[in-house]
Amino acid sequence: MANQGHSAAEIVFDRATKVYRGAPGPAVDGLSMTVPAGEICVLLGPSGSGKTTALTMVNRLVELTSGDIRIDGVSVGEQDATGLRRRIGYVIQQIGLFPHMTIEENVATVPQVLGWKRDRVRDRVRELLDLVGLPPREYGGRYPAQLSGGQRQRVGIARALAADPPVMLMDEPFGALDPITRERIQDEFLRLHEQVRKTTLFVSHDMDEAVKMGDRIAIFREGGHLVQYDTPERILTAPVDDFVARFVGADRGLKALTLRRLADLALEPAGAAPDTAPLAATETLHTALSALMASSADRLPVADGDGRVVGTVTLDLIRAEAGRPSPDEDHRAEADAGPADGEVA
Ligand SMILES: Nc1ncnc2c1ncn2[C@@H]1O[C@H](COP(=O)(O)OP(=O)(O)OP(=O)(O)O)[C@@H](O)[C@H]1O
Repeated sequence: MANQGHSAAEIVFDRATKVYRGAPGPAVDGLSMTVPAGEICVLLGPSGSGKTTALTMVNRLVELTSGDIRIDGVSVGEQDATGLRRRIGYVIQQIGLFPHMTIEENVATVPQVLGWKRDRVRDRVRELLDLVGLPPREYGGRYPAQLSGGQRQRVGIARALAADPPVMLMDEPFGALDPITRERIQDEFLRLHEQVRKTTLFVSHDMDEAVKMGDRIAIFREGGHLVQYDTPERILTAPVDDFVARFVGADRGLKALTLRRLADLALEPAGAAPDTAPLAATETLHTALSALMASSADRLPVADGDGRVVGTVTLDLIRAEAGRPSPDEDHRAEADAGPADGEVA
């Protein structure tokens, strides 16, 4: 890999295909997409649609049948598989921590294998435990059995980041956690990602998680077909076909409101609303809708950062945004949805 150190790498899937031996058809069929360096791409789709296979072709736990995957321009097939895996962080649902090793020793595994000097390993491990919210003084000497599930998952993330890999692969990393812990660790991971900006492929079953975590979402359907690869906002507001629309769910209008801000709207003129406390233009349409309902008003003033009223938001404007729009024809993914039910397994 050309790029190591504090960096991220572009990942290019180039007609990547996997046919398992004896299988009637491909698990991943001609997957082409580019994940820009530093972004989080969520792979979403029903059970068996090839998400895990697509992910594990990147670190060669599964070998490609045809096509190619390149990390910063270098084909994974040209790289020694063991070395490749050491340079790619990998986090799975049931994180496999070594039970007889302390948390510090677990996180130190890959840097030690890579032959880092002792002081450097120790500093790195402490920095990472701090970063994932487990102060090393308190947690470093514990064993995995002495942590909660959420804490173990954070150790898994720290371990995957230990050698500063340019790429992170995460396969339903928070799937086994209760909803509250899950939400917290999602937030923590996003904060962490702001700091370390690794290119991250993230498998999920959950549309809400995908919208929250993804810079882009790749939606797969049975047979390992990529149906739509787009920003969360585009997936929610312009699903490419019925399959995506049904997968996204009936409340997609509401979800879309959490992505748009008042500043993005063509507001009605200032002065058209009652003289009440204004909403900040940085608020989401979802928040604005709640405020409108709470105040039983059909319009509220909107203010800029200096508190100056710049316009008026109305219920009709928000309603129009929530209802917008239907699938657009001018889209790069061609798809034929078939009778799939879009159920999330
Ligand atoms: N080792 C294997 N040998 C043969 N077939 C496999 C193997 N692994 C997966 N498959 C098949 O490949 C297809 C895609 O599986 P994959 O695990 O990639 O899907 P997925 O979208 O990650 O599913 P899930 O959400 O249920 O984990 C499925 O039909 C599956 O049965």
